[in-house]
Amino acid sequence: MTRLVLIGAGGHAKVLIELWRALGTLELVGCLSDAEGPAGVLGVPVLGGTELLEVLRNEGVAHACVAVGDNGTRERLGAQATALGFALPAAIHPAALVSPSARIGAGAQVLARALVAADARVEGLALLNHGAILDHDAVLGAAAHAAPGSSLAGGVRVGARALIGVGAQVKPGVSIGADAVVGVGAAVIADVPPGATVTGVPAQERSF
Ligand SMILES: CC(=O)SCCNC(=O)CCNC(=O)[C@H](O)C(C)(C)COP(=O)(O)OP(=O)(O)OC[C@H]1O[C@@H](n2cnc3c(N)ncnc32)[C@H](O)[C@@H]1OP(=O)(O)O
Repeated sequence: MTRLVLIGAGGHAKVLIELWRALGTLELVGCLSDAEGPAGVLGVPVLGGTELLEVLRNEGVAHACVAVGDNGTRERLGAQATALGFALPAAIHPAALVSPSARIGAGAQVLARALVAADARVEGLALLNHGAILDHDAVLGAAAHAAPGSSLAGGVRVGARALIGVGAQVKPGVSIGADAVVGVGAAVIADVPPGATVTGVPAQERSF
C-alpha cells in the first residue's frame, strides 16, 4: 500500500489520522513534529522532527499530509515537502459531500460533513473543516481555513491563508482578503480587506 507521512502531531493530526484510516487507501508510516510532545498519536508513532522528511523521502515514502491547523505553518511545511519531492494528496473524508464539478487542490483537506457545491474550488493546502459549507462557485484560497460549521455562500472568495472562524456566515459574492480573520459567529455582509480582523453581526473591522 502507498505510504504517507503525517507532518504534525497535535489535535489536527488526530483528525487526519482518523480520516486516512477511514479511507483505507494509504499506510501511515508516522508523524513528524518539531514540538515537544508524546511518542505517539492515536497509535501512530512520532518519528522525530521535520528534518526526517528528507530521510523518509530517500527511503521511498512518496506522500505527505500537513496536519497543522495554523495556516501559515501549513503553507510553509507543504512547500517544504513539495520541494523534497513528496506528493500531497487531497484528504477528503468519505462522509464529506463533494460535487462532481468541484475542484480540490493538492494537500487540501475536506473533513467529515463538509460540503463543496457545484463549481466551487478548494485550493491547495486549504482546510474545509467539519460541517463547513463552500457553496456553488465559491473559492477557498490556498492554505485558507473555513472552521467547523462556517458557511461560505455562493460565489464567496476567500484569500490565501485567511481564517473563517467557527460558525461564521458569509453573504453571497463577498470577498475576504488574504490573511484576514473572521471571528467566531460573525456575519460578514461586505468585503473584508487583506489582513483585517472582523467580528460580530454584522461583522465589523476591529483591531486586536
Ligand atoms: C477544530 C477547531 O477548533 S478550528 C478553530 C478555528 N478557530 C476559530 O474559529 C477562532 C477564530 N478566532 C476568534 O474568533 C478570535 O476570538 C478573534 C481572532 C476574533 C480574537 O482573538 P483574540 O485577539 O485572542 O481576542 P480576545 O479573546 O482577547 O478578545 C478581545 C476582544 O474581542 C472580543 N471578541 C473576541 N472574539 C470575538 C468574536 N468572535 N465576536 C465578537 N467579539 C469577539 C472579546 O469579547 C474581547 O472584547 P473586549 O475587548 O470588549 O473585552
